[in-house]
Parts: sequence; structure tokens; C-alpha cells
Amino acid sequence: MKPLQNRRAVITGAGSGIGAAIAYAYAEAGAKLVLCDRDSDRLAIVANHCRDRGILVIECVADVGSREGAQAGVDACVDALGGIDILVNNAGMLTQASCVDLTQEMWDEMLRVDLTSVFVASQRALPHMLEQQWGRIINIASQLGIKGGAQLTHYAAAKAGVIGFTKSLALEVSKDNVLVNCVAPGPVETPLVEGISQEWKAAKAKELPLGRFGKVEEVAPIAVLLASEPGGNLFVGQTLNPNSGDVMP
Ligand SMILES: NC(=O)C1=CN([C@@H]2O[C@H](COP(=O)(O)OP(=O)(O)OC[C@H]3O[C@@H](n4cnc5c(N)ncnc54)[C@H](O)[C@@H]3O)[C@@H](O)[C@H]2O)C=CC1
Ligand SMILES: CC(C)c1ccc(C(=O)O)c(O)c1O
Repeated sequence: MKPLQNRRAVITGAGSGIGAAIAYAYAEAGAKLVLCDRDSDRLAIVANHCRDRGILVIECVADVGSREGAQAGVDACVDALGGIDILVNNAGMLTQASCVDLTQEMWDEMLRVDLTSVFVASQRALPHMLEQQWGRIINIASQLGIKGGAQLTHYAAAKAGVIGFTKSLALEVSKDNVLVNCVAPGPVETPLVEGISQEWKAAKAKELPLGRFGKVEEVAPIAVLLASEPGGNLFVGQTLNPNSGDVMP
């Protein structure tokens, strides 16, 4: 039997990068998928590749920056599949500005997309998971939520918030067999970091003990482990750190 056979999973930000890799890994693992993204074209490509692996996939085009959009994936899963087992809060954005130049709009958008959406989607999923006494919530944070990042106060604050939210929710619901954890990657080659210059990225890669950025297929298996039994059963409120050795908490 495959590790996530017939589990009903929602993955946000599944149209690209880490979210797409998690979608492929979950498809291989036998899950039924609700894939969410605001980019319908990219989402359709990822969804079709998952269908090629013989599993049921529902596409949900939504912007998690709004309350309705953050709830949409969970609602689609419950409506179509009768419930939800796994929620992967992965959708995220990255902009850069020094704190003095950061506008209120940039701050608010970052907090809405990278933090508030995690709360809203989790809150929507929880009644179903508590009722069935089984659930897994996996939040994609960032090592910058631990170490901070210049020009990234808003991003680092949102991701630190995700880590604190994860620990606190884990304390509330683990006795009901709803396990909440997060993954805090270091730099990973995805479109998210495409805007950063090659020179900067080369210098950053040299600093890393591993000497290179991560690849999405090196992060996705962690989301499979956390959702699977028995391998994921003892992780409660943890932050897993696939970061090329950049942060050793
Ligand atoms: N790439 C990296 O170096 C790292 C990424 N992360 C986190 O991993 C997660 C995924 O990032 P990547 O795969 O790198 O980025 P990506 O840019 O490749 O993919 C992000 C996906 O999320 C979607 N998305 C963004 N905002 C959305 C919104 N408001 N509503 C719905 N969908 C939205 C995008 O359309 C895109 O398909 C993010 O939470 C990011 O903060 C964490 C650490 C390092
Ligand atoms: C700016 C660099 C490439 C970068 C971007 C994002 C993250 C993260 O989200 O964790 C990093 O750790 C980075 O070093």
C-alpha cells in the first residue's frame, strides 16, 4: 500500500516550485488531491501531470490573500471528497525592501498571503480533522523565520509567525490526533528566488556548508513523511530544516 493511499490532501501554491513538487510526491504516494493556486495556467499543468499518475485531482483557482480564497481549497475538498485529511499550507510570496522603505501595503500583503492564510485555512480544516480524530497540517515556513533576513523584515516576520502558530496549534490539537508541523527550507531553486541576481546567489551558495541551494525534490519528501504513518506519527509542533546547513537550530 502506498504511504498516502486515498488520503484527501489540499496543497496551496501547487502551481510551481515546492508546492508542485509536493503535489507530484503526494500523487506518487497515492493521495487524492485538491491543488490550489491563483495562477490557473500553471495549476492546470501540474494537475494534469498528477492525473498522469492515475489519481483524482481537483483544481482550485483562488488567491489565499483573501479570507474566501484561503478557505476555498478546504471547502472544495470537503464538498467533493467528503472531508480533508491533510492540509499543506505552502503558498507564499517574497518581496524585498529595507524596513525604512517598506510600505504598509507591502507589509499587509505579505502578512495576509504568508501568515494569515495559514491560520484561515487551518481553522477551516480543523473541525473536520477533529471530528474524524485524524489530520495532518504541514506549513511551509522558511529558515528566515528563524535567522531573519535583511531587506526581508516582513517575510521573516510572517514566517516566524508560521512557526509560532504551528507550535501553538500543535499543543491544542495533538491529543485529537491532529498533528501540526512545519518545514523551514533554506534557499531552494524556484521561481521565488528568480529575481535575485546570479552573483548574489553564487555568493550565498558559497556560504552554505553544502555549497549549493536545495532542489524542490529534496524538500517534497519531508511533506510525505510528515503526513504518513507510522513515520510521521511522532512529529508534533516541529520545524524541519532542509537548509543546506545554513541554520542549525
Ligand atoms: N524557494 C525558496 O528558497 C524558499 C521558499 N520557501 C517557501 O516555500 C513556499 C513555496 O515557495 P516556492 O515554491 O519557492 O515559490 P514559487 O514562487 O515557485 O511558488 C509559489 C506558488 O504559490 C502561488 N501563490 C503565491 N501567492 C499566492 C496567493 N496569494 N494565492 C494563491 N497562490 C499563490 C504562486 O502562484 C506559485 O505557484 C513559500 O511559502 C515560500 O515562502 C521557504 C524557504 C525557501
Ligand atoms: C534571498 C535568498 C535566495 C533566500 C530566499 C529565500 C529564503 C527562504 O525563504 O528561506 C532564503 O533562505 C534565502 O536565503
